[in-house]
Amino acid sequence: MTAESSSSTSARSQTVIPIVALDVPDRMGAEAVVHQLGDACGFYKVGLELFAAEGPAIVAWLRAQGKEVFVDLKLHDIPNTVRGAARSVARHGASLLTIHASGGAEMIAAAVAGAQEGAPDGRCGILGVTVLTSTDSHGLAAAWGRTAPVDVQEEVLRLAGTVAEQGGAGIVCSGHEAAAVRSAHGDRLGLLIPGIRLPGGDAHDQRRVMTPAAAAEAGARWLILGRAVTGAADPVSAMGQVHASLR
Ligand SMILES: O=c1ccn([C@@H]2O[C@H](COP(=O)(O)O)[C@@H](O)[C@H]2O)c(=O)[nH]1
Repeated sequence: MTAESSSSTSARSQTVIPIVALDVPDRMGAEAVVHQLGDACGFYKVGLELFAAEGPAIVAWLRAQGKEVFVDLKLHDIPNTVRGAARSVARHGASLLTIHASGGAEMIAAAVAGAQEGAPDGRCGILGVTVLTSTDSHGLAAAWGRTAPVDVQEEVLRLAGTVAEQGGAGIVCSGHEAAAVRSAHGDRLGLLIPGIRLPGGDAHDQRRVMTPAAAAEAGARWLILGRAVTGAADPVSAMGQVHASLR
């Protein structure tokens, strides 16, 4: 799918928040991005690479800069372990934390309970990752050992239903499924959309990509900007393009 293809259903009734992914090896790399973007970005994603290198201290540093933090650890373990991890991440001041929705209802409920224990004011929302944007119907079929392609939207909707039932704040999906999830769940689930590319941008290892404007139109609440911004020749200008396209 191309970044230009868009949803036919307009669901744009909310402010869309861009989050820049700090997919860098260490704090020095993170500081460089945050200082370069300045006020152009108020919300950052700390993923596996940076969290594994720097731990919770990087979340504390971002909070001290006045930034909101999405901790993208995509937890998937037994309910008791996930509950403890979610509690710890929420205590560090994260606003959003991911778990794999395929971990099942009990695991999702445990994550929601852990986040609530760590941040009793309900500040840390649990997002269920549905089908990674780096895969498609063939990739999903291969992973499941099927010969026929699997319907990605059907799987996203199935997992979204479980996340909603267990009190998750939202899901992670591509822009291509966003309108269908909005139709099924309305504002009840916030949609966080990765795989965002500026028009004509390289998809890299992503399979289900979309432009910021199309994803916003399809119903995104949060957009993840990774290489489209941090890998651009001029990240400040790329971020400016994102803001302009969301206006
Ligand atoms: O389905 C998913 C879930 C998470 N991600 C994360 O978003 C960014 C995307 O980076 P790009 O450079 O814009 O491709 C990355 O941190 C992933 O871990 C995702 O891409 N897809």
